[in-house]
Amino acid sequence: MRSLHDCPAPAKLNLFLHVVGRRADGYHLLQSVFQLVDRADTLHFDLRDDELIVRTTEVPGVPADQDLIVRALRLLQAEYARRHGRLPPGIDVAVEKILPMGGGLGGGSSDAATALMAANRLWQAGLSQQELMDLGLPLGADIPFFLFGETAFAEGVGERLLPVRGPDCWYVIIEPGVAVPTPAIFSAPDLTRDTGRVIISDFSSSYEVSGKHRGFGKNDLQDVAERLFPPVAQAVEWLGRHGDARMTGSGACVFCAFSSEREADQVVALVPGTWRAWKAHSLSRHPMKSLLQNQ
Ligand SMILES: C[C@](O)(CO)[C@H](O)COP(=O)(O)OP(=O)(O)OC[C@H]1O[C@@H](n2ccc(N)nc2=O)[C@H](O)[C@@H]1O
Ligand SMILES: Nc1ncnc2c1ncn2[C@@H]1O[C@H](COP(=O)(O)OP(=O)(O)OP(=O)(O)O)[C@@H](O)[C@H]1O
Repeated sequence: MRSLHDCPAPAKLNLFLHVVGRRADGYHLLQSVFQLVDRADTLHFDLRDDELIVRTTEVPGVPADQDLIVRALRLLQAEYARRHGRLPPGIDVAVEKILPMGGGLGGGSSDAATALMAANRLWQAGLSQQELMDLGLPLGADIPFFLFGETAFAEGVGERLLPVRGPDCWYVIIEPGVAVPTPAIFSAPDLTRDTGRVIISDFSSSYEVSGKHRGFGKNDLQDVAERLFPPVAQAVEWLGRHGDARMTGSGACVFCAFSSEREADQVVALVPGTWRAWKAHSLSRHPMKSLLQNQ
C-alpha cells in the first residue's frame, strides 16, 4: 500500500475538566472526560521515493517544520530506523484543516494522532497502540487520547485513560473567534488547581441518572479563559440560555449538549452571525480504526 487518503482527524470535547494538582515540572494534573465528535480535519498520505516528510499544503500560521503532523511523522520515522536499522520511505501529507487552532478541540493533536496511525500502517512499522501513545505524548498532552480512540476518563496530564460510556447526543459548538494559547491559561496565578478528585463511576452514573443536559463537574480552566478572553465569556453566556454551556479544553470553543438533531439545528440557526457555529454528533470510536480495518 502506497497511499492512505481521506483520513479523518476528529475534534474532541472535554465534557468536564478538573485541575487536581501540579507535577514537579509545572505540568498540571487533570481529570477529564474526552469525547470524540464527528467534525474533522482530513489528511492524505502518499509514500515518496526519498526519505523526506513533506507537508504539501499551507497551514496559515504553522510552518511545516513546527507542524505536529510533520514532527510526529519524523519521530515515528526515527523509531522505525532504530528498530529496523534503516529509514522507511518519506511521506507527502496534505491537510484540509477545518478545526480552529487554539480552539480547545485538540485539532493539532488529532492531526498528529491520525498521521501516526496512517504511517504505522503505510510503513508496516508494527508499533502497538500503547507504543504510539508513548511516542506522541511529548508532542502534545491530547495525542494519547486520540490514539486511544474511544470516549475516555483521563488522569495524569491526559495519558492515563480508561474507556467510559459517554452520552449519545448532539452538540452545538460555538467558535468565539479568538485563539487561546494553552500556556496562558495554565500559567494564570488565579487558576483553580485543587479540585477534589472524582472517581469514574461518579461520571457514568451522573449521565445515567440526570440525563444528557446537565453536565458532570465543570471546566476549571474556564474562569481564567473568560477573564483573559471576553469573547469566550460572551459565547458561554449566550449558549447558556439554551442549556449547560461550557468551554472545552483551554478554550476558546464553547459547547452544549442536545438530545435531538432538530434542537441542535434550531440553536445553530439562532447563533449571532459574528460567531461561527456548528453541530456535531458524539462518536464512540475513532473513525480511523474502521478505515484501517477495512483496508
Ligand atoms: C487542556 C487540554 O486541552 C485538555 O485536553 C490539554 O491538556 C492541553 O494539551 P495541549 O494543547 O496539547 O498542550 P501541550 O502542548 O501539551 O502543553 C502546552 C503548555 O500548557 C501547559 N500544560 C499543559 C497541559 C497540562 N496538563 N498542564 C500544563 O501545565 C504547559 O505549560 C505546556 O507547556
Ligand atoms: N497540524 C496542526 N494543526 C493545528 N495547530 C498546530 C498544528 N501543528 C502545530 N500546531 C500548533 O498548535 C497550536 C494549538 O493548536 P490546536 O488546534 O491543537 O489547539 P487546541 O485545539 O487549543 O488544542 P488543545 O485542546 O489541545 O489545547 C496552534 O496554535 C499551532 O501553533
